[in-house]
Order: sequence, then structure tokens, then C-alpha cells
Amino acid sequence: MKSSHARAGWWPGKWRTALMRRIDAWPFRVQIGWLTAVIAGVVVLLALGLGWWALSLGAQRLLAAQERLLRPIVEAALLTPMIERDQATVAEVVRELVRGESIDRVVVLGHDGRVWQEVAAPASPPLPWSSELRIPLTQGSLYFGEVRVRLNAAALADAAGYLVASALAVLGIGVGVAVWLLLGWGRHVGARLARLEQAAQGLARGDFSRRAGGDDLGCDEIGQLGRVFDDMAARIGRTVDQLVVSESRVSAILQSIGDGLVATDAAMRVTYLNPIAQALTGWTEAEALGRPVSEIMRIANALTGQPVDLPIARVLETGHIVGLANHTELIARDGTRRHISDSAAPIRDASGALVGVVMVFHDVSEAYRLRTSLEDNRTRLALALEASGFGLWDLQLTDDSMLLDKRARELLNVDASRTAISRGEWVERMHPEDRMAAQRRFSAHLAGEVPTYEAEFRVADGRGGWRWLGSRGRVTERLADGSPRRVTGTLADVSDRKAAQAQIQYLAFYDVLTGLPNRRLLQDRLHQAEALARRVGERGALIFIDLDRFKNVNDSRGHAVGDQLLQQVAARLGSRLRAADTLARLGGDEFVAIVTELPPALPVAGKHAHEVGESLRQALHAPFDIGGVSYHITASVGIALFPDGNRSADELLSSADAAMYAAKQQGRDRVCFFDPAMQQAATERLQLENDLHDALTRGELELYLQPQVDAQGRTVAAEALMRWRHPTKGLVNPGAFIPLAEETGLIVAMGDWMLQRACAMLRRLDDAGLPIEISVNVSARQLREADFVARLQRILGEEGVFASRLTLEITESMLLTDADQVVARLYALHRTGVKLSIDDFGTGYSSMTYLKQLPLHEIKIDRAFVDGLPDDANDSTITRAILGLARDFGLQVVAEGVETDAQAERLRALGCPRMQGYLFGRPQPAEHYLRQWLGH
Ligand SMILES: Nc1nc2c(ncn2[C@@H]2O[C@H](COP(=O)(O)O[C@H]3[C@@H](O)[C@H](n4cnc5c(=O)[nH]c(N)nc54)O[C@@H]3COP(=O)(O)O)[C@@H](O)[C@H]2O)c(=O)[nH]1
Repeated sequence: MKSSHARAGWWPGKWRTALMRRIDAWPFRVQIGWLTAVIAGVVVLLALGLGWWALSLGAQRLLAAQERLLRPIVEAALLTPMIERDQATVAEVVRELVRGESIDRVVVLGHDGRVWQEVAAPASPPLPWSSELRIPLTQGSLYFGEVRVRLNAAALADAAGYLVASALAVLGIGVGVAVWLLLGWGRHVGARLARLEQAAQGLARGDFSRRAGGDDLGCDEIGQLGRVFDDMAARIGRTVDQLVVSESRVSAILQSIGDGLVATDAAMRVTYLNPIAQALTGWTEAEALGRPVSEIMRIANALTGQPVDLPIARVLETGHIVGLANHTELIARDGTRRHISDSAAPIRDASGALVGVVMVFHDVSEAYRLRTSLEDNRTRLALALEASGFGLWDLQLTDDSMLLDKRARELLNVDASRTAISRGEWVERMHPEDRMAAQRRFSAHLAGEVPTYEAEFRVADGRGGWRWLGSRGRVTERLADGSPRRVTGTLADVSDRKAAQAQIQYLAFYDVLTGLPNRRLLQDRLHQAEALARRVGERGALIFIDLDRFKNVNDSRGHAVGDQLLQQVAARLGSRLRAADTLARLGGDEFVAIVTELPPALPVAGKHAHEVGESLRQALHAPFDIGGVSYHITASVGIALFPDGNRSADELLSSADAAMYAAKQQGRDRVCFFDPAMQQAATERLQLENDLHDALTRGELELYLQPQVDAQGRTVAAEALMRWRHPTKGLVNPGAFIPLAEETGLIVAMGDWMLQRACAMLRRLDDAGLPIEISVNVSARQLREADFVARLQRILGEEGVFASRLTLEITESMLLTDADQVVARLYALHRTGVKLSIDDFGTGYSSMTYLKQLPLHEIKIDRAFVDGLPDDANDSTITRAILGLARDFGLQVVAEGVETDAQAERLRALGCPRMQGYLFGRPQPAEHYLRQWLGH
């Protein structure tokens, strides 16, 4: 401002003095008046000065002209008198000279310097312009004296006087007119300037409607200034209006924005605090205004809790925008801490000078919490990723570069110093056999056909082998047109899983014991072989091999021996087949061979198939050596040829099975071909199995009893026997379904049913006062049930029956498998109070041993020994021996299968205390005997 004022003043720079400044302060009219007076004075003085100078110059020239004129005259007039020393003439001449107006005085000096004559003009006033003319009077070299004449310019002075007087008169009139004009102009200018000033003052006071009235101020500079001023005022008015609108808008924004806003001046004192800032700091704007901002905005590092400086000081220092550091907390007036984020920016005036700082911030506590939690999660994820052994890859499709993390580099066997490989190298590293599939899956994902890229492939493990890697990925970035730009994914070593899968697959399709294909694989191969034979017009044979009495080996020698036998059998059978044929183990002692490429003619194909079947059968004839013990085994072989009409693979298998069954029925160790009758029988067996599943739930099982009598023929006990009243077949004997029930496990539920019904019958007998005991057959499968004893006790308890009234019949063969477990279970049963009976005694292997070891109550002499009585001496001897043995061990004895009086008589004679057989009563429905015993 100072400089602009200086430029506008009259007295620039150093010449400006206090007086000048004072003059500057005078009103324009006064300045004009003074200016006019000074100019007029200067003009008059200059005019006078010039006139005086002109007169002086004229006077000098006049005097010089007089001297030139006078000198010869004086010489001529006075030289002679002087030579003649004629003083009178000299005096006369001198007087004549003085008589002239322009000579004030004449002095004549003799040659000795004495004054001869001196005459002065009377009372002549000294004039400003005069000169003394000295004229020597000489003739040749002779000096006669000197004349001194004092000249003046009186004539000129008079003329000059008139001239000055008239000039002054003209000048005075001119100056007066000029002063009058100047003052008038000054008033005119002053009035217009006053209007300008008033308008400017109005403007300064904020009256933006004030105008100088430029059009009325004329066309000169003041008029132009007025118009410029009016334009400017109008523009300022508009600008101010806009500013007001803008300010109110800004104010509204600042009041309503979600961010806190603090403004300070250059001294870092608060000049503004918006409502959010008030809420966040706890200060009202009125309280905060003028205070140091550091008092209002206290911030600290969230991690250390230590106070930190506001960025405002740095903004003032640098003039740049400064962001808040991360982890910044705002400490409100009441001590509440909130995470804030944002920045401080400089405020500048129109000239660009820094006049303050505005700091905008917002509460990011929630975002901070989320970010912290996100970082935690990311850390956890990284840890989990590390723990999981997953590697990460990130593929930029724009340049096909693939970033790899440390684990991914390890898995791909990439040098640790490299962080990225190309996509081509990634593919190159895959096993050649896996590349195409992996690439296809990748392309499918990029094309959007599958949501995720998933592939498994092998890569070199760096030790000469291959490791299986599983990779999953997904497009994580797309270009504007939606095409994939980036794919991110994981890598994992799935070698173990692959090995496990291979193992599972092996287990799924191969028999673990023999290494042969299992039923599933057999079916698949059979399906293929059948289809192929059909296509090429050949025949094939399905050969079913079932070992005869293998169960006996298993039961008598244990599973370990049985397993070894099966392995050797598998090896022998395999050795008799071609590589193109398949040998499978269905389970247990069942093997199946698929023989292919047989001639199309049925008889010829049959002959070939029979030869193979025979070869297989005979392969087993040589004894097997297991642990130094020789074992002999035979096999029943069934053959079905294919293709056979539309018979499926399953049907072919059941055909071969039926043929094998026929071989069994024909005496075992033989080869049989399938025929439809066999198939019928096999189908029926299958149907029976299905029906048996429903027998219990449909209430088709029935309790039959067969009495046991003492030596006097009195019924003392009865054997409970199961019957199945089949809906279409009628009554089915146990021999037809018990083995099936044992195979399928249904015997467990059926056995429980039998025990429950037998106990219920005992209850009724008790209620009727009939002391008849009941024995129930228990199968090996039932006995192996871990909770069998508990279940039996529960049934006894539910029916309220004394355990001692119940006898459980077990077979010798049960004792040969899992003997320890069975013995323990029998003791547990014994402890419940039930009695234990050995069925079919004498047909087993180690009768003597268990008679000593087991808590037995009774033995039943097998029907096979009773059959031959009374004539067969061996049977008599055996029966007598068994009876003697039982007596020695204190065991009850029941002879079963007694059909004739002779048998009964003989048994009585041998001392058999109890008998059972058709002679005393066939198995009948329990109700039949109950009625009989009750005498109804
Ligand atoms: N686990 C279970 N097994 C049971 C159950 N019910 C029966 N069975 C088993 O079935 C086998 C056959 O029983 P069944 O056809 O009832 O034959 C019994 C009698 O009918 C038959 N018998 C009896 N007396 C004579 C006779 O004078 N001559 C002759 N030919 N047969 C006769 O013997 C069978 C009873 O024998 P046993 O059990 O050895 O005392 C049967 O052997 C049981 O194994 C059951 O509920 N559970």
C-alpha cells in the first residue's frame, strides 16, 4: 500500500518531504489554488527577470555604441587643446560634453595625472547601467593626458520603464485570468473528484450500490475514471454478491460436512471450528476462537500414546499440504481418544501470502479398528498360509509375468533369488503329460466357463523325481472391457494326497490280501470283455472258483493260515491264465477268472473254457505248504460263456456262481457249466435273501419247539427252533435261511427275537407251573456281538425269567475262531446263570480240550452217532464214550435225532439221561406243545 501510495503522490521517492506530504493531504482545490499562485508568481518573476536581463543587455550595447562614437570625437576635440595646454578650450569642450544627457561626468587629466578639468552633470541619479570611458590623448609616442568620460543609459532606462510598466500590466491581467480559470477548473475537477471520493468511501464502507456517476463526470480522465470506478464498483458488487453466496455455501458446507475442520491464522490461533470439529474436540467454536490450535487439537501416536506435533506448523513452514501420520489419535477435551486421519493445507490471500492453515480430519476409529483387524487377519492368514504350506502366485496377463512367494518358489523348484517367472516357464516346469490338462483348465477359467481354476500337475522335485502340486486360482482383476488382467492363486504339495488317492484307488479296485482285482474291477473288466467279444464276434468265459471247505481251514487253523492259503491259491490260479485274462477275488474263498478271445462257435468255446476251468481246478490239487504244514484243498468251478443273449455282466456273474453252486452240489471239486436251472436256483437264493430282510419286520418268524424227554419219557425240556412263514413259499426250515442270515448279519436281530420269544415262553411255562427248560441255538455271529450278554440279561429281566431255565446251544466250530474272545464271552454268559450246551458233540476237533476249559452244562450227542444205533458198533462205542465223558465231567447229555424206539432203548441202556427226536415229537409251533403240556 505504501509503495502504491507513493507512486500515486506528486513527490516520488526520496524527494518526498513532510511538507510535501502535508501538501498531499490538502484538498485538491487548495492544491490547485496554491499551484496557480505559485505558477503565477514564478511566471511574473521570470518575466521580470527576463525583462531586466534584456534591458541590461541593451544598455551594455548602447554604452558600447556610445563609446565607439564618442572616442574619436573626444580625441579630435581635446588633443589639440591639450597639446597647446589650452585649458579654456578644454573646459569648453568638457562642458559641452556634460551637457548631453548620456554623459554624467568628464574628467581631464594632464600628462602628469593632474586633473585639468572635471565637470559632472547636475544632480544626475545614478543609473544601473553606466560605464567609464578612458580615452588617452596621444600623438605618436607622445602622451598628453587622458580624458575620462562616465557614460550612462538614461534613455534606455526610460524606455525600459515604460516597457516594464506595460508588460506588468499585461502580465497581471493574464495571471489574473489564468488564476480565475485555474480556480474554476479546480473547483470543477474538485467537485467531480469529491463525487468519486464519496462513491469510493461508500464502497469502502461496503455500500456496493454507490456509483460515481461516470457518465455525468465528463469525457476527460476523471469521467473515464468515474466510469472505470462505476464498472469496478459494479464488478466488486457482483463479486461481493458472489462471495457472499459462495461464503454462505462454503459456510453451509463446512457446517454440514462429515469431516472436522479447524482453521488457524498464521500464528496458529484458531479462527474457525466447524460443528464436527467441535464435537470431536469437545470445544465450542466460541471457546476455541483465538486459542492456540495445539490446545484444541491435541494429537498423539496411537501406538506409543506419546503426543505428536500438529502438522499445522509444518504447513506454515513449508507452505505445502501435510498429511497426518498413520496411527494418529485425537485426544478430546474430556480425554476421549479417537483415531483420526486427514491433512492440513495452507490458506493464502489473494497475493499468495500464507495467512493460515486449514486442517481437515475425520474420525476413522471404526476404519482403524477394521484396518487393524484386517491387518491382524492378514497376519493370521499369512501365518495360516505359512502353516498350511501353501505357496502364492500372482499372474499378470498383460505381460505374462508370474510373481511367486517363497513357498511357491520352493514348490516349483525355482531359484530363491528369483521372485518371478514367466507363464511359459511355469508351464514348462509341469510334467509334459500334465501340461495340456492344466492349460485347458486355465483357459476354461479365463473364458469364464468355470468359476475357479483348479489343476493338479507334477513338477520336478529337484532330486530327480516329481512332486504333485495342486493349484487353485481365480481372476482377481479385469480390464475395462471385462477381460481378465490378473489371476491370483495358491500352490500346494499334494503328493501325499495323491499317494493316498492312489492307495485308495488301489483299495477300491484291488483285493489287499491277494493283490488281485476285486469285485468292482472285475465287473468293469467283464463289462469291457463282454462288449469287446460282442463287437469282434468272439466268445469269452467267466469262471467262478470257490474253494471247498475252506471255512474249515479258516476255523480250525485261524485266519492267518487261511489268508496265506488264499494268497497261494491266487498265485496258482494266476499262473494258469494268460496275461490277457483277468483273475479276481470276490471275497472269502471266491475267485473269478475272465478268459477272453475264445472261438465264436459255442461248443468249441465251451471246450476251451472247460479246459481252462479244469486247469484251474487241478492247479489246486498239489498240497499247499504253510509254515511247514501241508494243506489240501479243492475247488468247485462254475463256467458261464459270454456273450449270452442280452445278459448283463451281473447276470453273467450270477450264472457262473450258479454253475459253481451246481458243482458243489454235485460233490465238489468239479467243473460245471451254467444252465438255466442253475440260474433259477441262484435267483431264488437272491430273492430269499431279499425276503429275509423283511421277515422280521413283517412278523414272518415263528417259534417252534421240539421236546426233550428223560429216560422215563417225560418232557423235561424243549429246543426252540425258528421257522419262517414265507408269504409265498410257506413254511421255510432254518437250514434254508439260517446260513443266509448268518452271512448277511441278519442273524443278530433274528437271534434276539428268538431269545425274547423263548424267554416269553419260559415265562408262560413258569406261570403254568410247568418246570420245562428251553434251549436256544446261538450262532457264532451272535456270540461275537460285544453287547450280547447285556442284551440277553435285558431280555431275561424284561420277561422275568430265571436264567437257569435257559440253555444256549453253541457248536464246536464256534470255539475254533477267536477262541479267547469266545471263551471269555461264555464265562460271562455262565455268570448270568444261563446254561451252556455243546451242539453236535463229537463232530468237531478238540472236544476234550474245551470240555475241561469251558463252563459247560450239557453236551448233545450228534444225530450222526444216534443214526447208527443200535446196530452200528462204532456209533454205540462213541455214544458210550461220550456218555462216560459227560459223566466224568458232570455234564448233562442229550442225544438228538432219536427216531426209533430201538435207538431210544439203546440210549437208555447206555445210560443216556435225555433224548430228543421225532420219536418224542417233531418240531411244532410253541403253542401246540404248550397246549399239549397244559393237557388241553
Ligand atoms: N442260530 C440258530 N440256529 C437255529 C435256530 N433254529 C434252528 N437253528 C439251526 O437250524 C438247524 C436245523 O434246525 P431244524 O431244521 O429245526 O432241525 C432241527 C430238528 O428238526 C432236527 N431234528 C430233531 N429231531 C430229529 C430227528 O429225529 N430226525 C431228524 N432227521 N432231524 C431231527 O434237528 C434240528 C435240531 O438239531 P440241533 O439244533 O442240533 O439240536 C439246527 O440244527 C440249528 O442249528 C435258531 O433259532 N437259531
